[in-house]
Amino acid sequence: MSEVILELKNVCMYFGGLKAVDDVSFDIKKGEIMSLIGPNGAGKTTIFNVITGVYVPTSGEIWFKKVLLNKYKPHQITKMGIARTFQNIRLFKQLTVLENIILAMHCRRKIGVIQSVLRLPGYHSELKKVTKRAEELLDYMGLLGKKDEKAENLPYGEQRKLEITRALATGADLLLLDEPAAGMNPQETTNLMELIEKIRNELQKTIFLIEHDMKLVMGISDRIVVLDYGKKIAEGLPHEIRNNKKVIEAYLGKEVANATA
Ligand SMILES: Nc1ncnc2c1ncn2[C@@H]1O[C@H](COP(=O)(O)OP(=O)(O)OP(=O)(O)O)[C@@H](O)[C@H]1O
Repeated sequence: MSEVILELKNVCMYFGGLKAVDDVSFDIKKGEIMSLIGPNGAGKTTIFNVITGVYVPTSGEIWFKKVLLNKYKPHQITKMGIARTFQNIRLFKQLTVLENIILAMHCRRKIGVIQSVLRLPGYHSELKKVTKRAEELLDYMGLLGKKDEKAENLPYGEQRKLEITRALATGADLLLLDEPAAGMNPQETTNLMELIEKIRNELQKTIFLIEHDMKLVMGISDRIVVLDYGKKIAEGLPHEIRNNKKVIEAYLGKEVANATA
């Protein structure tokens, strides 16, 4: 059994009286592809937000590589090795593809702000190194040919790919992908599935994703966690989740579940 990289213990996140996340516990093993699914408003994005430090959980604990994350700020959590993409693509649209990657690498750069502004010795050699690394990463992701294009001019599927490349560029071990297939056509979704598996298999990354596309979820997940109204209602292998009565009820309504039982 491989080691646990992320663990949520009895995590709650309340907004006033609304229990967006209610006593949720699960763990993710190193190298796993884990999916988080559930109806709209189930609390999926809120889980990502408490893991990445956007919100401090109301109660419970979040452990990453044996460090308690609860009180860390988002930029500190990125440095520790968790990177994320967003439901609505967040790129620097006016900057080039290459510049987007170089900026994402800044948290690992040895060069300080003063050195950058004053162009002190070390700046040029460091920039050269970072540019080379960014180009290698773009090549790996099949985007090198687009490096000088403005991010906003890329087709939608490639913008999503660029977001994932940016997450990788931070050097993270754990990638949180929020609806990576949203807005993609079936061919783009199939390509994305292959890419996510390649990143896990070849780069040994751990992937935690939120997704509504069941073909993607069932096709690539090692395990799946299901939320409904902030509570975890199921956790297991894809075939277990597909046949889980509570999950079918949450998605399709009790009547349909009873009719198909
Ligand atoms: N900052 C906030 N303040 C108040 N309520 C919030 C806040 N963020 C989320 N919520 C509420 O918490 C609940 C869970 O929202 P969340 O966005 O986590 O759901 P989700 O499962 O990601 O939904 P979707 O699939 O539609 O993206 C919703 O009722 C939402 O309105």
